[in-house]
Amino acid sequence: MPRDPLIGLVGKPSSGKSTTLNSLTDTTAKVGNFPFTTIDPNRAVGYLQIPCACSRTNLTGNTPPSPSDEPPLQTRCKPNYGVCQKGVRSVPIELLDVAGLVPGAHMGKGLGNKFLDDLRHADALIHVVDASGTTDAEGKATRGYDPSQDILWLKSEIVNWVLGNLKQKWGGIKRRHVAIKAGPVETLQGQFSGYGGTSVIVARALDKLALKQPLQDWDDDTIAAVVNAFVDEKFPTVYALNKIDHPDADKNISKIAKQEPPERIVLCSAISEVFLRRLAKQDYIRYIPGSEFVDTREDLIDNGEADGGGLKEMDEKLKSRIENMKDMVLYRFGSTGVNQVLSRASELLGLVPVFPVRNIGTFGSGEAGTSGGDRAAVFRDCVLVRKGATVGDAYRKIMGDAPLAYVETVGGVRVSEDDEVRVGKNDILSFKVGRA
Ligand SMILES: Nc1nc2c(ncn2[C@@H]2O[C@H](COP(=O)(O)OP(=O)(O)OP(=O)(O)O)[C@@H](O)[C@H]2O)c(=O)[nH]1
Repeated sequence: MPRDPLIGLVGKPSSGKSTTLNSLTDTTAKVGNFPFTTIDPNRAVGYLQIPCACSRTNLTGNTPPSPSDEPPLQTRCKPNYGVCQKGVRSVPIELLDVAGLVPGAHMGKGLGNKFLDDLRHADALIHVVDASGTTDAEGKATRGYDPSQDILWLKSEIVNWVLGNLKQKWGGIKRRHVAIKAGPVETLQGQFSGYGGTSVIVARALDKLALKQPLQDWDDDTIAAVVNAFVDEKFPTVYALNKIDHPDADKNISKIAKQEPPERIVLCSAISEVFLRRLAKQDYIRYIPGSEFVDTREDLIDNGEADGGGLKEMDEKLKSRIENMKDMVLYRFGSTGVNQVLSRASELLGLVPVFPVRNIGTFGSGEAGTSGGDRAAVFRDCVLVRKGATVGDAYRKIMGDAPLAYVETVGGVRVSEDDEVRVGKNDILSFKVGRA
C-alpha cells in the first residue's frame, strides 16, 4: 500500500528548527484528530492547508441552493481528521524532525550518521535557514555570517554520505552490472533503494544528465554528478529563510534569491507565528494562524464590536511589540510565512488531495437511506496522493487490497482505475468494493 508522504525538517542548531516545528504542529490549535497511530519520538503532525472540495461552488450534493453566497456544502464540511474553516482545510501530514546536522556529519560529526539515517525516510525536506546571519555554520552566535553557505554545505553533506557509500562498493557494482547485462536504472536502483530511491526517481535523475558513456566507464566526476542528480530528485528541498524579522536578513535573502529558484524559497518568521498564536490563545488578539490578519481589542471596537470581541486589554509594551511585528513581518511579507513553508513542500512533491466519499450524490459518508453517523456531513475524509497517482493508486491507499468493483466521480460518472487523479478532476471518488 502506498505510504503517507513524510516531510523532513533539517537545519543547523539554532536556525529556528524547533520554533518552526512548534508553529507547524501547534497541538493546542483547534485542528482536531490525526490518522497516524504510531508516532515516532522524532515525528510530529503538521497541518497542510488546502482549498477543500466543499468550497467548489458547482457542487451542491443534492441540497437546495443556499440563500447566502456561501458555497452550498461549506457549512456541512466536517473532516474526520484536521479541520475545515471557510473552505480552507487543514490536512494532517507527518513531519520528521532530523536533528543534529553540522558540517562534517557524513564523517560522523555531530549526530552524523544518525541524522542521515533518519533522513532516508523523507520524501521532501524543509531546510530551516537562519537568514539573519547571526549564527555560524555550527549554530554559534556571531554576526555577519553568510547563510547561503548553509544551503551549500547541507546539500553536500547528503551528497557525500550517499557518494561515500556508493564508491566503497563501486568495483563490485560495476562487475555485476556488466556480468548480468543490467540497465543503469536497475543497477542504481539496487544501490539507492536504501535511501527510498525508486526506479522512477533514479530514471528521472539519469534522464536529466543524459549520459553517453555506459555505467562501467563512468569516472569519479560522473558518479558524483549522478549522486547529485539523485539527491535532487529524492529530496526536493524548500528553503525556509527564517528570522526575516531581523534587520540583517534582507541582504542575505537577496543573495540566496540569486542562487536558488524562487519556487524553493519561502520567507518566514517562526518566532512571530509562535508569538501571535500564544497571544491569540490568551485572548489578547484575534488571529487566524498563518494569515496577515491580527485584530486587537481597539481594532474590533473601531469595527463596531462594542465589547472588543471579548479581547483583553494589552499593556503598552505588548501593543508596541504587535505594531512592530506588523511593520517588520506581516505588512512587508503578507504573513509569518510558516504555513507557506509546508504548502511549498507539498507543491514540490506535487501532492494531490483526494476526497473519498461513500455517496457520490451527497458527498456524505453514509449510504442514502441508512442511519448512523452525521449523515448531513460532507467530505469527511481527505488523503494526499502523489503527482501522477491513478484512481487505482488512491483506492489501494485508502482501501488496501479489497477487490474493487467500480469507481464513480462527481455526477455519478464512472472512472477507470488507470485514470490520473488531479486537483479538480477525479479527486472526489466513490469506491464500490466487491466483484464488478
Ligand atoms: N529573530 C528571530 N529569532 C528566532 C526566530 N525563530 C527562532 N528564533 C530564535 O532562534 C533561537 C534558536 O531557535 P530554536 O528553534 O531553538 O532553533 P533550533 O534550530 O531548533 O536549535 P537546536 O535546538 O539547537 O537545534 C532561539 O533563541 C529562538 O528564539 C525568528 O523567526 N526570528
